[in-house]
Amino acid sequence: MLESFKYAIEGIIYTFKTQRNMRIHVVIAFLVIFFSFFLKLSKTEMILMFFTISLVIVAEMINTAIEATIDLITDKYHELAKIAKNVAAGAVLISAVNSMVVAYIIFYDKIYNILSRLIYNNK
Ligand SMILES: Nc1ncnc2c1ncn2[C@@H]1O[C@H](COP(=O)(O)OP(=O)(O)OP(=O)(O)O)[C@@H](O)[C@H]1O
Repeated sequence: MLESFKYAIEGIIYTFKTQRNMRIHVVIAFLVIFFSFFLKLSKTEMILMFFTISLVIVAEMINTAIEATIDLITDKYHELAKIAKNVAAGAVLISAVNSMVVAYIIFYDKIYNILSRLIYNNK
């Protein structure tokens, strides 16, 4: 069990080291988690936030695994290789768009209220 845990961690580190998008996802995820502590999220909002972050990261890792598999199979142009990579990239795109929609729904009102109060208090 420890061995498979070690290999899984290796996979996460590999994706982080080699994929610029993964590094962007992780940085944004940490920023969102950090700021969410100040925004008093409900339990449901917290769950949705962690679920959304996980979805993006998992999609990016599956995309990386598919890219590596295709590159292992062929270094020549192949229509199926193109389809596989494009579909995997499409999955990442959908998860990223979903994360923006969820972030908008959860955070917009809270940030708007804080900014309104700041502006009102400074008047
Ligand atoms: N062997 C191939 N045959 C046909 N088209 C390919 C092949 N390899 C890549 N492509 C096309 O080029 C695109 C980019 O492929 P690549 O492997 O560079 O992925 P990438 O999205 O740039 O990877 P990364 O996420 O690491 O930046 C693919 O989405 C696909 O359309």
